[in-house]
Amino acid sequence: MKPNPAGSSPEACKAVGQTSQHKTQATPVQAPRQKFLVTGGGGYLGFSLGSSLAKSGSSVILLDLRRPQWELSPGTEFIQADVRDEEALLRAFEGVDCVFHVASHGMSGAEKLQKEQIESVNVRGTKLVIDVCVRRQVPRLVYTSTVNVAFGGKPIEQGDEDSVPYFPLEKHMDHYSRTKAIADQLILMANGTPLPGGGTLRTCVLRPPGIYGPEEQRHLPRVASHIKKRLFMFRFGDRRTQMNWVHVRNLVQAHVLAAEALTAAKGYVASGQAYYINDGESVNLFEWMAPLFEKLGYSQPWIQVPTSWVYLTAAVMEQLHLALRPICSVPPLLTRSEVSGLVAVTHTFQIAKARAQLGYAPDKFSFADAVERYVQSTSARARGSTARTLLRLLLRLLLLLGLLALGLHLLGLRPAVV
Ligand SMILES: NC(=O)c1ccc[n+]([C@@H]2O[C@H](COP(=O)([O-])OP(=O)(O)OC[C@H]3O[C@@H](n4cnc5c(N)ncnc54)[C@H](O)[C@@H]3O)[C@@H](O)[C@H]2O)c1
Repeated sequence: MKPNPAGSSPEACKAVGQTSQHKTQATPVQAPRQKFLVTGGGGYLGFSLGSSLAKSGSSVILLDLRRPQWELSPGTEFIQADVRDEEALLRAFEGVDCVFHVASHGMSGAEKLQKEQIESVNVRGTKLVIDVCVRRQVPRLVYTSTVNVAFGGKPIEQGDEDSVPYFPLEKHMDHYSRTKAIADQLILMANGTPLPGGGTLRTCVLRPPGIYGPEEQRHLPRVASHIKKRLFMFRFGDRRTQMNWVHVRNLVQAHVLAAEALTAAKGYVASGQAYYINDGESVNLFEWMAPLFEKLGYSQPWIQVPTSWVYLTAAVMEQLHLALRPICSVPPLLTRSEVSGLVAVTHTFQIAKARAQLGYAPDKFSFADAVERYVQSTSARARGSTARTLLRLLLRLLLLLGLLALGLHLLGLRPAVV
């Protein structure tokens, strides 16, 4: 088990701390301890969010198919369950004040091509989460969506929640984006559903771009391994192409604020609303990734190739992956939607609405710091494995010498040195 990566984030805790302080000022009687449930709480964002909430004194359930790889913070409980398992959700949602629905499937790499699994987790799972929130009288539900609900490969510059519509569902290049867009709409449509026994379900959605931060597991290790295999010698796309990123601590801050903005104390301002959330900066992917090449000791991609070539190669790799899947796993280097989504087309979004309505104020972080942490942890692992290899060699040598000495002893011979 690794120590908790981002849950101890001073920024994330600050966001929680600030808001609870505000609550104390508004109500002199101490508010009852809140109970939160985070689906996908074993993953990077879910775990960071849960840990941050627990540090502010709330009780937190992390619900996920897989165990988190980090140590649980005091105040958090882990439930191993599937968001498609009705019985498990009914048990877990009992007495919960707010659900953060973070779990999802099919975001990147080979996962992106598992259509049925993506559909059932992202759509059926979301429907069930909404349904169980209602049946268990959970009054608040915050959904972690994605910018992909609006971005489908056509340029978007400084888009906002009102001017950029959902990308047509049938035109999405990948099933992940399509199913996230369906889930995003289902969540917003559920806003205002009456709860049995009184009260109303309030919902909102947050739409982040790519997430980065210390110990991020999805993008950084994958790109680093491609760089080490020298698969990133080529650069493509226009140098002016821009996109946003969000540091995990800023995204945690936004989730905490969104949950608060679904309460009466905040006038239910986020009720039925969508928010784009990012660091408030637009960057070119290859320039942004420069510290990764630098710290890994590799030169920047210098051979410029047409995007159409890369797109075609991605299409061939996807087909190869699908054709060979019954025999062996050949993960595609990049999928077509990653080619256009990540690199080739500008897609940037404003965060003015989140700033104004939620009080979201992103802190400044650098990708280079996340890379530094990654390089340190991988070189520590590499040092550990070199030490283990040496130890194994030494033990084998000692065993061999022992056997030799025993053989000589049995033959009645004595080594000359003894
Ligand atoms: N990582 C990014 O760059 C990015 C970008 C935009 C949006 N998002 C959204 O943010 C959220 C969190 O992303 P992350 O980077 O932390 O991903 P992650 O893969 O680390 O976490 C997702 C978690 O969901 C869990 N999960 C999947 N299927 C499940 C099921 N059936 N039941 C219960 N748990 C299940 C997984 O086990 C995993 O732990 C997702 O909703 C994703 O769509 C992520």
